[in-house]
Amino acid sequence: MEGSLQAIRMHNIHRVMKMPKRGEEGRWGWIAMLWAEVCFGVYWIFTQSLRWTLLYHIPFNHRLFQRYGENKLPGVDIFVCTADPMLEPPNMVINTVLSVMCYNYPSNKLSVYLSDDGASELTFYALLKASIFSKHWIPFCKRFNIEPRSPEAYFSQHYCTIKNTQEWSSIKKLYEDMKSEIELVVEKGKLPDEIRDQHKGFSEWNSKITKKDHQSIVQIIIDGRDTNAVDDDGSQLPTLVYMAREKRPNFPHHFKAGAMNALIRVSSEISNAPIIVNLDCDMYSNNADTIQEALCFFMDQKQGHHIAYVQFPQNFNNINKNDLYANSFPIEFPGISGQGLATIYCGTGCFHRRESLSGMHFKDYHNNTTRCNIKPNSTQHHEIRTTEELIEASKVVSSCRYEEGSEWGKEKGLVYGIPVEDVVTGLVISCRGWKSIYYNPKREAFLGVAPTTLEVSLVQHKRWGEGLFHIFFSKYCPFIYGHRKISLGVQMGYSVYLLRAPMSLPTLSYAVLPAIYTLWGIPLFPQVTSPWIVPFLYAPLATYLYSLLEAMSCGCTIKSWWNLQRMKLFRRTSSYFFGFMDTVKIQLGFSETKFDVTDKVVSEDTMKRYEEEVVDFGSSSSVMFTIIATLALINVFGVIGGTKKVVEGSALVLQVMLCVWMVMLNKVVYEALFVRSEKGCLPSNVLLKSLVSASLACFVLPSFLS
Ligand SMILES: O=c1ccn([C@@H]2O[C@H](COP(=O)(O)OP(=O)(O)O[C@H]3O[C@H](CO)[C@@H](O)[C@H](O)[C@H]3O)[C@@H](O)[C@H]2O)c(=O)[nH]1
Ligand SMILES: [Mn+2]
Repeated sequence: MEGSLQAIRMHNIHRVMKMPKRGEEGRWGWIAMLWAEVCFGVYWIFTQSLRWTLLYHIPFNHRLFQRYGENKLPGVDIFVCTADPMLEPPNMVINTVLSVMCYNYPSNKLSVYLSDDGASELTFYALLKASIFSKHWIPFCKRFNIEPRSPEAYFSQHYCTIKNTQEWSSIKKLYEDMKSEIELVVEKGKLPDEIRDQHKGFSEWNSKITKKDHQSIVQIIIDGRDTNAVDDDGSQLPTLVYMAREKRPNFPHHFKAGAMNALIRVSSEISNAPIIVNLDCDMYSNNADTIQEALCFFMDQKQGHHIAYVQFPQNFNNINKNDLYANSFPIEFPGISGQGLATIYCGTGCFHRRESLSGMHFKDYHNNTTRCNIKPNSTQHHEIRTTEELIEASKVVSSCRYEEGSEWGKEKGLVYGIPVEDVVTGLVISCRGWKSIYYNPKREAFLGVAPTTLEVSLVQHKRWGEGLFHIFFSKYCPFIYGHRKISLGVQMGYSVYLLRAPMSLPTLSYAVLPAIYTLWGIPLFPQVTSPWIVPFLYAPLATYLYSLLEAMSCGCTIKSWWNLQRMKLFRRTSSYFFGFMDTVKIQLGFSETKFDVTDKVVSEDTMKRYEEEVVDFGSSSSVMFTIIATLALINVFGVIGGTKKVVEGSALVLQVMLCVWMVMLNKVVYEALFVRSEKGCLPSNVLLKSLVSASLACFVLPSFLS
């Protein structure tokens, strides 16, 4: 660390000392490089906060039942969010729902809520089907203690693992029949009338309902209190609720944050469990004991009462061997948790204490309750109401008007107005005096779907980059809002994420200027013979070597480290750059916050490329790709022009080396532009646009400036 600090300092001293004077060639380039290096230096110092203390936890979940017995365990409400039946197929959604209905936890204490922002009768239909299938599936899972308990995942991973092959085949057939019935209906896009007559719930849908304009729909599909709601073995089923909160064109709905807040209120009417679990619709449970593990933190006698949430990592079940799009991020979360038990809330795979999620400050909670205080059930008012009454009450609290003039989205529930509602909400909860835990168990607790094309991945990172920077700009900036509430280490740790978008600017200067100045013949770095070369070599080498070792210590392959370096470049120069521009536009009032839902459907063609680890540009002419391709071409020009100049004896060696590094990272771009021709390549209009822009930047611009 000392060495790196020293290198950063030497960098900057050299830049200032050797800066071309006013009127001399290359002064602006030097100023831009100095500015970029100062940014990198400060950012690097921030990233160190994530590496000071790494914190790991081990719960002893078998002791939980011993100590508390079943009766004293708290109720758990599980929220699953979905938004669009086309991007998030109902079959995937119900697999997640089914997996969480099967936890090794008393069913009468478990309630599962599906929020459907797509307000789709197809999703509702699928959920009805799932409720019927669950009567066979839950006892099957528990009897044979199988994992994972998402039927799709289970059947695709296993060939009959149990002794009773007949039982196995019959449950598999039941699942497959259900799946194909659902797929058939989804394909048609419309429900046949005979199905519609089967359940009164369908009467909520008429021809006027659209995704963005409809009344609140709440259906209690299984009421856990109903003594007839039992599975094949006669055991009680968990409660299962479908909710599509009211949406009207002139009311903002606040995307996922709005859905979550409606879920908090609806569930408080129906089951009001003290613990809430929050899942994206693609994140199925991969471990039936996860609830017990998470409860160990909340029910710990010393610290438990202080814990607001327990975050599990976001793992994926479709990462290819070398993690082509760098979707897994194993290193940094334990780091931020080490800085005073504050961890980042990622919006999925997270267990919350109801009070903290609803807005209570820790000190108010602490003053009102005794230690380790999770009551088995909170209020019992739901027990005396009929199912119909619960539904009516739920519709009221999930209506648009309910939030008007209220504190929801500000002081209560998830925070509105920022597309990464999760991170900002976690930050606010920490600032209210709560602690939080990051827990990464050996067997992954949840598995979701990671993007399988470059475009989807870049769009997702654009939303994150924009949302995170938006937090920095808002009143929730950790250094201001968190002043004296969270430690400096946590503030810095958050900033590493929040500042990704503006860090795109120094990265862009480093990706463009050296190549252009090479063509121009102006050195931006010291000569190879000068002693000043040492810090300029040390800083990148140390950084890359360190990150390589870090990745390898987490079990990554060298190739996946290389993929990560490439993705970092792509994200910073495209996603984060656009995220930055959009934040600025939003701040100036030219644009509104939006949430592009990540597509979770993969075509066969795409899947093949993904498995072969071929970068998929999806023949898309997105502007992001034009930027990526332009940078790639500028650096090729830099290498060609620069090598000639170096041979002629000019002092551009380091600069040309930088261009070579860029060219190596961009290999896949050249292939997609010039070699490949299938659907995953880059189309000719991207080639044309990027050729024109790169030539302008390299050959026309310099002659203008000189
Ligand atoms: O209006 C909306 C938009 C999205 N969602 C749901 O939000 C979840 C996350 O959306 P997705 O498109 O999968 O985004 P990701 O980028 O994969 O999500 C990550 O980042 C989001 C914030 O940007 C968090 O909300 C997520 O929990 C986190 O997994 C999904 O279940 C959606 O169905 C809604 O319920 N309503
Ligand atoms: Mn997702």
